[in-house]
Amino acid sequence: MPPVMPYVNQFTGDASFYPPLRKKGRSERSVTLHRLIVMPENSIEDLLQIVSENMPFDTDNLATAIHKLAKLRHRFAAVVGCCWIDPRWTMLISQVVESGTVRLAESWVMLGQVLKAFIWPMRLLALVAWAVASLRDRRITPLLFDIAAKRLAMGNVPQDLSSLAWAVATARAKDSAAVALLRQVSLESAKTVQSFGPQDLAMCAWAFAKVAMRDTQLLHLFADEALEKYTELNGQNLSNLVWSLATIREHHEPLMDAVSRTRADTIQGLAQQEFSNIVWSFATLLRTSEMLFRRTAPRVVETARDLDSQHLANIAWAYAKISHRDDGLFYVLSREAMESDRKCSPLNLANLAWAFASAGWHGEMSTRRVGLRDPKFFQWIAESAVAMSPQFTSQNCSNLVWSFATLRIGHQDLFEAMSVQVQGWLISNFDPQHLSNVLWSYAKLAIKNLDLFETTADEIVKRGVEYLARTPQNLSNTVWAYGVVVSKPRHLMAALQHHLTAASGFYDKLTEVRPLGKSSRAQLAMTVLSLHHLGLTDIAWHLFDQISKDGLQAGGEAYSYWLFIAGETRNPQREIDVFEQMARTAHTRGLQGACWNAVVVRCLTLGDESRARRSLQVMDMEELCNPLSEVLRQRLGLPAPRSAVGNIDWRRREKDEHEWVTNSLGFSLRLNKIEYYKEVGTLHYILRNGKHQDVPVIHRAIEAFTREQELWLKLAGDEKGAVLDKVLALQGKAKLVVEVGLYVGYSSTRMASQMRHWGGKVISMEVDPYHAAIARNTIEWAGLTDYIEIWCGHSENLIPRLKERLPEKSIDILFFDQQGTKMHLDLQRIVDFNMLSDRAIMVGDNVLRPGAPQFMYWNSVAGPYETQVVSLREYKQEVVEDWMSVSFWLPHSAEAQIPMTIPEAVEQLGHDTDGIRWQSVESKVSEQQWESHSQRMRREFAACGIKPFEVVPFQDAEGRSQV
Ligand SMILES: C[S@@+](CC[C@H](N)C(=O)[O-])C[C@H]1O[C@@H](n2cnc3c(N)ncnc32)[C@H](O)[C@@H]1O
Repeated sequence: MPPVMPYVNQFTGDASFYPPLRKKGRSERSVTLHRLIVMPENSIEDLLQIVSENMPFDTDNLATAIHKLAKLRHRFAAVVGCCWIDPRWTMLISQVVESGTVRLAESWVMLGQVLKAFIWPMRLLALVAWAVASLRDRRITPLLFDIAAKRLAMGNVPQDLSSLAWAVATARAKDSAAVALLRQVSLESAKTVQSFGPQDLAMCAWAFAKVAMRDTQLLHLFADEALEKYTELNGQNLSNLVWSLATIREHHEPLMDAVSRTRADTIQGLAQQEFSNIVWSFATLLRTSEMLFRRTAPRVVETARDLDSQHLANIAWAYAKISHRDDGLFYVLSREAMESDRKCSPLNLANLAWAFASAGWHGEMSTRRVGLRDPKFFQWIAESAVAMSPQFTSQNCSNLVWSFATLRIGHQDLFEAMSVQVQGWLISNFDPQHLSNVLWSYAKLAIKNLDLFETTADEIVKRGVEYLARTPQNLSNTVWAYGVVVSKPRHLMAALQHHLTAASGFYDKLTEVRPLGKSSRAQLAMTVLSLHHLGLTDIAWHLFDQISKDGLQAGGEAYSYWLFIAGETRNPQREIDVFEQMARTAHTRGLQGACWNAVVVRCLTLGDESRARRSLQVMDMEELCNPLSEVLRQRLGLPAPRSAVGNIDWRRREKDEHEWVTNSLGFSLRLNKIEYYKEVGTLHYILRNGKHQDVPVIHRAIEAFTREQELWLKLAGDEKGAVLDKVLALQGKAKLVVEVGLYVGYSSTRMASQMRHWGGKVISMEVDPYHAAIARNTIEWAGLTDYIEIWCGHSENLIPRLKERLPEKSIDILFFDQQGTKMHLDLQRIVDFNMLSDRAIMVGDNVLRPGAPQFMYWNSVAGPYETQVVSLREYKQEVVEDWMSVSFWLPHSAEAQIPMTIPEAVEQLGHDTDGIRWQSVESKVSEQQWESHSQRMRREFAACGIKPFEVVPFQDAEGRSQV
């Protein structure tokens, strides 16, 4: 996204070599004519009139008239057509050629072309070249450029070089004459760069970048020279220089470093265009400079009123791109953009929307974006975009709708207007990337525009899936979108099937770079699930078989979806295949051991003893035998293994072991080099310290792990466990508990160990396949395999299974331990399926911190529940308050008849909650930040009417927590 054209002359806004009046040696008539030509009130028509009445001119007046025309044309571009089709302009140009050039001697004739030499001074040649270039008269620019290139070789000063480069840039030409001229400029500049002034350096660099002439050597020479003369550079020179680097994506660290240290008072003196171009350039080069962006922000705020939309959008884009989140600044930019006197182009709108949707994301290594959700601003963007939808390009449209989808802001008119445009582009300008982005966005917002999906399917089939799948991401986005809206056009499905099973298709491209990176894994995962949704389950397994044949680590998300599909289709062999693949590709021996145990447990449950034996053999060969595998081995009556039986291999990740890495954007990110070390460590403790089939001892082992290792585990231990016990007691003999969030199996075993006595059971949903594998170990070790069903997958996909497999009203206790901002959605579906028993109790964990605003609003303000909360402080987080909610379902109340509605303010709070949640996943959140977040949530909850009755736990005589 280029900034507006940099200017050379601060006052006139264009090239600064306007010819002064030269009197010496000129006739009286010429001087009078000069005055007539430059009169400020002249219009283009007046000037052409002067031309037709007074020609011929001397060379100075010719150049002056041409220059003046170019300037006027520049100023009145919107109202005046092309003056160069006017015969009077042609007269001027012919005279330039006649009086300015002489035919050269025969010896200069090359390749049959008659060459001419320009006999005017270089300064006038450059001037005319710029003017003609600015008027885009391509009849003469090649000739002038050609002549200029030859003249340069005969001698020049830096200003000639920069002026001619500027002329080429103004013509926006990259024909052979323009390229030859720039080559000559480059050659000459390299010889004399030391004599360049700051203005020439900046202008020349700018001009080369403007026509995308990638002369990196020259640009580096200019940048080196600029550093030498750094103190002489003004803001405009600096901004043009960094803009040039950014435009051709070239780094010059010393110069960027110097600019990044620009003092705050210097930034105060920069013109708007200058600081805007500087931040744009830094962002384009992904060069973070916290200091520069921090220092520039107040200047932006101060001058925002005078910034045009393009600069507002560029600045927002730049801050978002380098992840410098400054909510105050974004607020000002948005409010200024909304001012009615500004003209905002589709590109500006798209960039603004993109910036707000991306603000504060954690860079290329992250897939999460929190964004600044500002419904009022997005409403304005949507309305403006609808009004100018025919002017949108497919790229602007794709960025715009992507932003709305990412922030989950729907807007019916906008999406309808854009779908009309998309239908048009489908036929004319079918860009697979933009198209797949658009489809993704519609699906993300659940906009089932089936017409659009069907027309697109026709077009994809017509052009061939290969065309769409130039990058695997286009294909995965598209398949995902069709899967979500459940649109299955037959011819598209057949074409996909063919493409996905063909050699050199999607799989080969996706796995070209091995091991798979984060993005490839995500694409694979979304494709797998979508194929299943589309009824192409066989293809999802085909991809699994390829991964497994190649021994690739597909990533947790894809494994999770395969496990989900195995569960959906009641295909336990496939489930075991997936656990086995996880075992074979896990990065640590501890995790391998846990996954192999899971394989054996499942084989035994399903009666596949021979596979269980084979798996135990592999464990023996790999020296992974552990206390659980030995119990399983004995059950099978197998002899002792050849290798020694050890504990689950575990070591704690130390602080300096890449817990935090800094990515290319300078952001701290959490990178788990030792994957799942806490969970594997818990299992190590359970199997080492916990007695087989003794649940309290197993729980004590888990508690010992957190205490001894001083690590916090996200499970409902201690006081939270006491809340679960209390809820079980209150409910009476609950037959079924549904838990969302199994983790390592603490809460599920705590509940199931009580429920087994009256024949109750737990169904626990878990999206993370490794958590599920580890929990399989815990549950088997606790002897509770028959009382806890593990459903692998995301609750969003698993909840419909409850309806399919269980009678209505069968859930007695619902324990929500997943992402708080999704709890209300899961609840709504469970209620819609009529799955809650009349005396159901619902428990929600972490509803204050990070928080579950929508869920809390519904269960304690507007919905059919009676809710209390238990105020808690967790181990290792004593300072920070959290709540666990307990809600009694009131199926016969009036509220039970109304559909769930959540006010926008509560939705907004939910969005902010996710912000801190992702920050905690990907970066650091200090205890103090958590504390102020908790307090803020309390305040905001109260403001939304969420003021539940609070209970505080206590310790009984034996020191156990009670509620
Ligand atoms: C806080 S832990 C659960 C702790 C567990 N209930 C206990 O107290 O022992 C949350 C778990 O939920 C899983 N999870 C998060 N969102 C989920 C969802 N929507 N569906 C299924 N599992 C989810 C996570 O992978 C994680 O293992």
